Amino acid sequence: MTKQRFVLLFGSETGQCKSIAQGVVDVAHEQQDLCIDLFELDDVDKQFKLEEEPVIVIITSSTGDGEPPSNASKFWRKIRREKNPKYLSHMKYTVLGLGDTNYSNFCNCGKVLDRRFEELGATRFYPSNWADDAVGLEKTVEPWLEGLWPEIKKILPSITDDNPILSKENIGEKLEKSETTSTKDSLETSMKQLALKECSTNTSFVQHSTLSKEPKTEDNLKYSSLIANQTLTLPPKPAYSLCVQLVEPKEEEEACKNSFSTDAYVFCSKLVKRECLTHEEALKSVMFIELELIQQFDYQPGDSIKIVCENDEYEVDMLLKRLGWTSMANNLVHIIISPDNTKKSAKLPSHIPDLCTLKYAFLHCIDIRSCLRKNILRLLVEFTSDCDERRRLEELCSKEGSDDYIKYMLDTNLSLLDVLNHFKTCQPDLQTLIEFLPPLISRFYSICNSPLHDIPHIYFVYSLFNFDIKDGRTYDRHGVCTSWLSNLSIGSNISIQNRINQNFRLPSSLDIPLIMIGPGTGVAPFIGFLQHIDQIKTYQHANILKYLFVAASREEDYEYRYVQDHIRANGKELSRLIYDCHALIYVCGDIKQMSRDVRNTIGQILKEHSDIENIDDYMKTLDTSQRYLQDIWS
Ligand SMILES: Cc1cc2nc3c(=O)[nH]c(=O)nc-3n(C[C@H](O)[C@H](O)[C@H](O)COP(=O)(O)O)c2cc1C
Repeated sequence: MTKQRFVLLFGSETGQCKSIAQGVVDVAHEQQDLCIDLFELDDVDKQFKLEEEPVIVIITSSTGDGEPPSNASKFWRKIRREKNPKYLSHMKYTVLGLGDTNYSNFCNCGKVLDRRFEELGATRFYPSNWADDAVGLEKTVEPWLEGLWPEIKKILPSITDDNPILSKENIGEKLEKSETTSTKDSLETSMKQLALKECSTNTSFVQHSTLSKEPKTEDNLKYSSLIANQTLTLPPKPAYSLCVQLVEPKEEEEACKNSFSTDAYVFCSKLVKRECLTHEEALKSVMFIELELIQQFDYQPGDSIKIVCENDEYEVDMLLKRLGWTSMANNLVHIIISPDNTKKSAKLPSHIPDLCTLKYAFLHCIDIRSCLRKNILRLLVEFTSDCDERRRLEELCSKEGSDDYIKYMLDTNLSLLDVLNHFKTCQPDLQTLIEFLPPLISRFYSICNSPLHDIPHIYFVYSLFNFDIKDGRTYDRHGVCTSWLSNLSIGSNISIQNRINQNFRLPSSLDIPLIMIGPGTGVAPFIGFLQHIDQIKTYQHANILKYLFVAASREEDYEYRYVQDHIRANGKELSRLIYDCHALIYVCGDIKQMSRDVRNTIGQILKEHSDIENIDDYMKTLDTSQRYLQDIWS
């Protein structure tokens, strides 16, 4: 028997594209009878060669200001440098871009790759598409994937022994057989261990019409009446590639457990000052942090730092307790690639050290806060004994339950522990959590000082958000990194990394007017800008900051509640600065609403006060000439 295969490439900064790509592999194997080789884009010329691949599907996000994610930059450079207009003429391709319309370069990486493939002679066999995080990725991702299967099957060549290029990867049948076996085996073992109650296991298209589905408003996560009687379309169960065990540490291991290999790009700093900048009654506390640099660390105004943070210890303890693993917290996590694994892309997780305890893995390495992806929910079904709970978990990960998933899980910021608290009979095993929960990633903060002003220190600010017990959340919490920073003792070491923000820099000439828009903590990089200019202009002194307009969104009677109000009120002068004096516009702050509103308002004032004919084109020119510069975050 022959099996059709293709290569799926992903570029991902924070894991969304990776998770979608892994989901695609699972669907391909289990529902579509196709074989996929999954690689990171930067595996080019190591794991795959573009010259040899007839069909490629790309899933990639954008980061920075429309730049490729870090595991796609080599691929990006390679493809941009290529001169031969027929280089990819043997290839059929399509691209799924992930992005966020709050950024002005929406899905730029996906769009540039899409265009470049076409320029190099490749044929798009299925329309590329762009998913928007601002409105929910799934709105685009799910229909796009559904449409992909029939189209790709039409064009895929079969792997046969007489097709040398294709048969070199002839792993189709083997892969299908052993992946299904390994998944089945590991799940069967876990199911036995857990002695689950008997429930229906027909999970692909399940109808549980006998379940009572009275809507209970107090727990919307668990009960739904709208899709209670529908047949569900479930994602396939992801295949496992790892074996994870807990072992008692030997004596010699005691000394070196939890040791991380030092990452060349991680620098050491010390927390020397923390101060609350807001008054006691403020709705949201804003904190100021000062770090002393222990190692040399080059930065410029406009850069951010990444803080390597930890999960909240109390939350980790509660989670281990809920899972019944408290007594094993100090045992070592032993991870190997499963002997049954046949996934070509299988790797040991780089975010978990070779020798660490269970507690360390949950405290430092694994993201236990972000919303559970549908592939994990799909696996949780297998570890849940109560029939109603199983059905609801199936609903939440099904195509039909997409709205509920967004409303009750994504929008409410439910964590793993929240879900386990709701679904009381769900008892996942360690292998599932280690293999499928995403890595805990460092958090970005804009640096708010200039190295010219204070070389051995870095300052930054953050808001402390409170996620209290409501909307399905089962315990009080703050953001992961902000609460960790807020509880850390003064004098503690903090690992940091630089996030160079090449697109958010002061111009070389300080004679150009600068318009800086930074609501809330968005003001941070501008303090660094002003300090920098101040140092440079020490001898000129005055006129560094010509105007300062302050908006106060929580003061009801105040005329200027939002930065847009000031932009509108000063529309004429701002238009003159932008249009006649070629001012640079810097916008920094929270992504929600602000960046789009500011951009629209600037468009409106230019329309009103200048003779620009096509404002959209003019705004695009501001982007391409790097005069509209953004540093925004979610
Ligand atoms: C620091 C940062 C910069 C981003 N820049 C852009 C951008 O320029 N254009 C865009 O469309 N999306 C941008 N995004 C949004 C991401 O592309 C989007 O959230 C995507 O779903 C992330 O996928 P990933 O987890 O696979 O990297 C940015 C996100 C972050 C955190």
